[in-house]
Amino acid sequence: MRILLIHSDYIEYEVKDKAIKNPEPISEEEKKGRMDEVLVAFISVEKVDETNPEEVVSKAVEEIINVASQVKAENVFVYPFAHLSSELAKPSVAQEILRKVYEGLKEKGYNVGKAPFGYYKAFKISCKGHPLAELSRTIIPEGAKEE
Ligand SMILES: Nc1ncnc2c1ncn2[C@@H]1O[C@H](CO)[C@@H](NC(=O)[C@@H](N)CO)[C@H]1O
Repeated sequence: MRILLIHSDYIEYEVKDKAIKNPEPISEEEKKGRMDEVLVAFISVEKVDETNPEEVVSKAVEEIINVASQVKAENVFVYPFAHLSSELAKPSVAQEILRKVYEGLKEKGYNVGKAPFGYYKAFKISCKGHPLAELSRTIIPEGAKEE
C-alpha cells in the first residue's frame, strides 16, 4: 500500500464519471464533498496487499494516526487514489481494504471523511506547507517481505 499524506486547510472533490464497471454506489449528496482542517490520505492499494489485508489495514490506520497526532489533525480524509503504484490490487479488494481503513480510523475516534471509490473526480486541496505537511508511507505485509 502507498499512502500520500497531505495536511491541508481543506480538500474538496466532485465526482465526474464512473472509472470502473462497478463503482461504489453513492447518493446525490456524496457526488460532492469537502472537509476543512484535515489530514488527507491519498491511498493506492497494491497487489501485494492481497496477501494479508488485515495486517495492511491495521498498519495503515496506525501510520495515519501517528501522523495525525504529530500534526494535531482531528479530521482525516481517505481518498482512493490509483496513481501511486504500478502494481495495483484489483478494485474489489482495494475497495474493501479502504473501507476497513476508514472504519478503523473512525473506531479510534477520528472524524473521518472519504471520497467515493471507482470514479473520476475533480479535486481541490490546500496544503499547509509546514515541514510535516507532505509525507508518504509504504506498507508491505510481513510475509511479502521474505520473498
Ligand atoms: N488499487 C486501488 N487503490 C485505490 N483506488 C483504486 C484502486 N483500484 C481502483 N481504484 C478506484 O477506482 C478508480 C479507477 O482506478 C480510482 N480513481 C482514482 O484514482 C481517481 N483519483 C481518479 O483517477 C479509485 O477510486
